[in-house]
Amino acid sequence: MNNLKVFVRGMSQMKKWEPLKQVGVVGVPFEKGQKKYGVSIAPAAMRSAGLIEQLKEIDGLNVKDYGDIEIPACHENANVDNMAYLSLVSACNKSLSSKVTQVLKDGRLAVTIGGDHSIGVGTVDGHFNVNEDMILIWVDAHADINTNKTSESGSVHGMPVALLVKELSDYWPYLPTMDWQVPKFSIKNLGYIGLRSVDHYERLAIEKYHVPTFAMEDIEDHGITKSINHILHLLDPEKKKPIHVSFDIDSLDALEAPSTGTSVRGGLTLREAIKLMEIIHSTGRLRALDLVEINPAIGNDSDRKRTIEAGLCILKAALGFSRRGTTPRGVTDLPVQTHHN
Ligand SMILES: NC(=[NH2+])NCCC[C@H](N)C(=O)O
Ligand SMILES: [Mn+2]
Ligand SMILES: [Mn+2]
Repeated sequence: MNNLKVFVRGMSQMKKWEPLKQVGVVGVPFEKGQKKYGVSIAPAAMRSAGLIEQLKEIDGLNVKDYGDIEIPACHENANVDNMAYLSLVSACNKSLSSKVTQVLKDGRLAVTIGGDHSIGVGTVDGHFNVNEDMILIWVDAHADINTNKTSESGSVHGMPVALLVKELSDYWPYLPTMDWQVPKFSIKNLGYIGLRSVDHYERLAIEKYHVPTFAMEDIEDHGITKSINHILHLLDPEKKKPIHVSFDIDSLDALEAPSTGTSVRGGLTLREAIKLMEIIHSTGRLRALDLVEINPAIGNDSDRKRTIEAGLCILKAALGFSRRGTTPRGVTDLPVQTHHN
C-alpha cells in the first residue's frame, strides 16, 4: 500500500515534456533601445521573406500570427541619467509583456520577432507571469546586463537582463514609467551562450552571481552540444522547467549575420546555432523564443538576405524542422509506377 502510494505520487510528479506544436508569433517593430535606424522593420522583412509560411511547413506545427504589437505613442519623458528613451522602451515592453502572457495562456509557444534586445524585458516579464519556474538562455555576443550607471552607450538594449533580475534591483535608481515591471526573475535561472564582447562591470556581475556562461572561448573548447547541455544541466538538473531562449542575431559571426547593429567577429557559425536550437527543441520544454537585432537597413542586399535567412533557419530549428528530413505523412512506401508497354 505504502509502496503503491509512493509510486503513484512519483508518476504524477513526472511530467512528460513534448515539444509544443502550437505556436504564436508576435512582431515588435521597435528600435528605440539602440541608436541605429532599421531594427524596427525586421518583423515586416521576416514576414515578407516567408516567416509564417515556412513555420507552417514544419511537420505538425500549428501557427497563429498575432500580428505586430502597436508601439504606443508616448509623450511622457522619463529623465533618467544615461538611459535613452526610457518611457518609450517601457511603454512598448508593457504592452509586449501582456501579449506574451496572452499567447502562453492560449497554450502556445511564444515566438517574438524584434526589434532590438530591449524587448527582452517584455518577453521575459510576460513569460515569468505564466511560468515562475522558467529558465532563461541568453544567446548573444553581449551580456546585456549593464545598468544606466555601468553602460557606456546609454542604450537600453544593453540593459534588459539587469532590469529583469531581482538580484540587481538595488543597483538601479527609481525608474519613472517602469512601475508595471517588478523584477522577480532570479539571476540563478539565467545562462549565457556566445559571449565575446562583455563590458567590465558586466563581467563583474557575471562573476559575482556565478552565472553559467559559455563564452565563445568555452564553445571553442567544448563544442556547442556539450556547452548547451551543460548549461541546461546546471540550471535545471531535473529537466522540469520551461525554457525561454532570447536569441540575439549578433551571437552569430558577423559573416553569418552582417545586418545587425553591434556585430562582433568570431561568433557562432549558423551550423552551431542550428544545432543549439535543435537541442533546445528536443528537450520539449521550449515555451518562449525571441529573435532580435536583425537590422535589414544595414549592409547590401546580399547581407540582408543572408541575415534574414539565418534568422529563419534558427527559428525553424527551434520549432522542430529536421535537417534529416521527414517522411511523408501517413505514407510508408515509395510510390509505385504503372508500366505501359
Ligand atoms: N542587444 C545588443 N546588441 N546589445 C549590445 C550592447 C553593447 C554594449 N554592451 C552596451 O551596453 O551598449
Ligand atoms: Mn543582445
Ligand atoms: Mn548582442
